[in-house]
Amino acid sequence: EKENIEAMKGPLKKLLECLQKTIQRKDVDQFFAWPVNDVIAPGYSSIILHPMDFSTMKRKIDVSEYTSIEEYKSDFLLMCENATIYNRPETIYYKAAKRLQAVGLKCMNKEKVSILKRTFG
Ligand SMILES: COc1ccc(OC)c(-c2cc(C(C)=O)n3cccnc23)c1
Repeated sequence: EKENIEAMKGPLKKLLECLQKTIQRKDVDQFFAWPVNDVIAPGYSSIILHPMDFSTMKRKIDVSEYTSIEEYKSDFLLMCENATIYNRPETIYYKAAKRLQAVGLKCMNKEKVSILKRTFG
């Protein structure tokens, strides 16, 4: 039973690594590459209680913490939503989050995911 679950995670891991590479390429300013800290964003840790960033998502992929693409997608949406909560609409961060969210959802739409699932087994 455990082996089957482990075996299942191989393909999912490859799929998520491929997805993250594609989506993260769009974050050219690397605003989402690392955790936001209170030095660059005053009060961030008291406003955003569930921070998320690409490096954290990468670590979760590497340790097979995601058991489905849906789990990965919810971390991705959390990351984008945090930026639209903390930052005001006119800021570059808010706009970058909206753009990134649109790109990510296009990559993770139903059709694409089923193709990816077939490709990665
Ligand atoms: C200006 O250069 C950087 C470099 C890294 C950043 O986050 C990892 C950010 C950054 C990223 C964010 C986000 C994503 O909310 N942010 C908010 C306020 C102030 N700075 C940021 C900016």
